[in-house]
Amino acid sequence: MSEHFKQLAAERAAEDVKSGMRLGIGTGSTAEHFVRALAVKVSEGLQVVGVPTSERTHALCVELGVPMTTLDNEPELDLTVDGADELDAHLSLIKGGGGALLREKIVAAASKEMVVIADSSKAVSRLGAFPLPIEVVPFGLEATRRSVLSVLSKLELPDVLHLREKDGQAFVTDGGHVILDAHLEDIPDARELAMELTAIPGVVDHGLFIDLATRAYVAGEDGVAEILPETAA
Ligand SMILES: O=C[C@H](O)[C@H](O)[C@H](O)COP(=O)(O)O
Repeated sequence: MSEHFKQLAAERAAEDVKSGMRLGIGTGSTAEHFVRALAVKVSEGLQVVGVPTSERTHALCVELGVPMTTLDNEPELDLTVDGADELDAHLSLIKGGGGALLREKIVAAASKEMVVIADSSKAVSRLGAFPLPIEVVPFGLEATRRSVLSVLSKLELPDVLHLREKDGQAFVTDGGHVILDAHLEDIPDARELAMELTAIPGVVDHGLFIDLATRAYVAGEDGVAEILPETAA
């Protein structure tokens, strides 16, 4: 059923796309529904260009005939549409479950608006149940891993950190990096954690997206809800 809800959220976001827009196009199963909905509109005459956030999305856009460009050609985008692994009431996100966080964050940061699309299972009161992806340079991995553990300890967070694997090997991102997944269970202060992780040499980026999403479409049994960020308490 969640696939149906993902599709509903994605199709709602596709209604916001107008001819002439320069888009950021997300990655993952929900974003795939958006690409498919967008491709239908393109076939009906919608004039857009999009920057894909992964090789996987690039291949899908080629397959479906969605016109693409690059951030070098279009460094200012109008709208990014992307999924999330978790989203809270402030529209802070955990992303990167599919390994695309770095390009996704760069593209989202280049966009005037970021619309998150998700099924209702992604909406949480507090981030952290989903393991936080931390993208790391392979060089000096063990030293960087220790630095991350030191930060987790300083912030009194669980020190459960796993190198993401695929087919028995370290998973490698489109950018040639590896991912440490931090099983934190609950993140009391996402902003503080984001700042601390970003400062660690060897950490390229992480899956905390803060102050980037401008609205969300979350679909569930009651239909599609439009969510705007709650002003911070
Ligand atoms: O790295 C992958 C992206 O951050 C995805 O947007 C995120 O993992 C959500 O994916 P899905 O829509 O498949 O749940």
